[in-house]
Amino acid sequence: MCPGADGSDAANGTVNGANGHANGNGASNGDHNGYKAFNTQQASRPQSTNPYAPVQDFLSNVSNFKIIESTLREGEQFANAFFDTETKIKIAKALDDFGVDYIELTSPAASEQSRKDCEAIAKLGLRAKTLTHVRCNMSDAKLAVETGVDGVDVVIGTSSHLMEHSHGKDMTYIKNTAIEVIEYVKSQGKEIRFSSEDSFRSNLVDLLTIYSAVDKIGVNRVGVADTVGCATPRQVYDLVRTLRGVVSCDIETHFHNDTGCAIANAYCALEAGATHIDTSVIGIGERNGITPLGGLMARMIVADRDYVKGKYNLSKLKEVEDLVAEAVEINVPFNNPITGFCAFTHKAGIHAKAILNNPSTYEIINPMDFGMSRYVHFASRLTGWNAIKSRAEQLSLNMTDEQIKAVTVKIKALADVRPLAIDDADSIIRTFHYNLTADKERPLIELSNEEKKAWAKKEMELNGVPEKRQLEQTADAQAEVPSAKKTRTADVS
Ligand SMILES: CC(=O)SCCNC(=O)CCNC(=O)[C@H](O)C(C)(C)COP(=O)(O)OP(=O)(O)OC[C@H]1O[C@@H](n2cnc3c(N)ncnc32)[C@H](O)[C@@H]1OP(=O)(O)O
Ligand SMILES: O=C(O)CCC(=O)C(=O)O
Ligand SMILES: [Zn+2]
Repeated sequence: MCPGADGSDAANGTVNGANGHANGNGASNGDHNGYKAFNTQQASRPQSTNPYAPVQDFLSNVSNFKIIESTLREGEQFANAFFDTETKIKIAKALDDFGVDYIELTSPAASEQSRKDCEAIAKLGLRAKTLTHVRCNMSDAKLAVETGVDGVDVVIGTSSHLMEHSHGKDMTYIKNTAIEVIEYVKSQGKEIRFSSEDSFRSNLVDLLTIYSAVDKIGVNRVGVADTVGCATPRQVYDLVRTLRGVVSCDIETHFHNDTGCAIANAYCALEAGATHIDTSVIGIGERNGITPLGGLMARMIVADRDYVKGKYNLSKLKEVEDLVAEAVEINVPFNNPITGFCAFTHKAGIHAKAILNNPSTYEIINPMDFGMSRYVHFASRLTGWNAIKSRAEQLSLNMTDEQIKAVTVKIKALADVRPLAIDDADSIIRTFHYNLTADKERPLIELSNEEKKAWAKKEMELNGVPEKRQLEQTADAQAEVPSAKKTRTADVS
């Protein structure tokens, strides 16, 4: 069995087997096994001054932001997405459990089922407010209000690209229609947001004029949208900061990830005074999507851990990501912040040694905050004796430092030939330890049959066998040992 899979090794210390997996019960307290390994050092994780704390600026909302979760709107625009009603309800409830502030739903104008789904989710009585997202015209606005949602997000393109090639309306039409729609939605007792699609390719004077006009008539929020993902953090900062000086209402922001800036842009928007960030789970949306919920949490917890931990149920992140990933038939990417399978895996010996001494050396996020575990990899040629020593301790094998260094050499030698599974490295450690004991006749009672076989094979490989046979064996072993990817998948149990 993979170390850690039965919890024994995890209880023993470093999780040397399972990769950054959620602990299964969502626990996020200091007793989590995967973290106990380091409990002596845990106390020394710097708690006092946070060099990554937000720049002190009276405009900044880095420590006071709200999430408009758009998996059920923007996310439905993801190429692979089809959400039936039951799935939408499951996702809405999971997002509510996580603690998002708003849940945005596809327009009721999109289809009859979309309209019914808005009604169904509006009736769930969630703690989060429900919104639906419609075009800037009266018929969409009326449909939206009739669904019973708490608020309506109205959008219309203001860039020359969209004014010319999408809806064909000019700024005068946009302003007049926006005012009519906003006044109607407000009169129905609903929250209303007005957003300019493609804000970063729009004329600044046009933008400030329309935002100022809707602010004057009491819109709840204005929205800034980087619809094509062209904006840089600096451009975001400049636009939002300028807008902050023009309107008194809240400012929502929406960032596409075409150029990889969606999380950074969201952070800069908050620094500049934005109040709300649009997210979707794993970032799904039109093209390659928008600011991901988990990625935003990663960014924000580094800035203000108390705010993020106090407000959001972070141990539910993996659950909601798995739910959405399954619904849209994708894998959570390996490099996903927080929940990617190797997000808390430490492999190189230099890293492993320092992590074992104090996790804050190479971790800016505490996996425990999200109910996750860290993993110190020791079955590779990049390992070092400190990682092997930790592993030997987990296996309850006493060896001197010199002996540990010697067995490390053996592990590295085999890892030079082919990828090692955890069981391979364990067998080398156990065999080495066994060979140190005085009574060589003692049966290998502590080894399972599988381990004995692996041990015999390793012995042959390490102690030299005729060249041809060795080559054959290596080929056999490679065929048997699962790929690194397979090993990891199997380990996450
Ligand atoms: C950047 C974004 O993600 S915005 C949100 C995108 N979401 C959606 O598109 C929701 C799903 N959409 C749909 O189901 C359909 O597009 C509908 C029901 C909204 C409209 O369908 P259709 O009437 O068949 O029009 P179609 O989709 O071909 O074209 C869009 C129409 O909306 C108009 N339009 C586009 N954007 C806007 C806007 N923001 N405000 C008002 N009208 C708009 C266009 O002028 C066009 O109208 P036209 O047919 O009179 O020229
Ligand atoms: O309504 C908004 O603010 C954003 C709409 C949208 O999805 C976009 O512009 O990419
Ligand atoms: Zn979008």
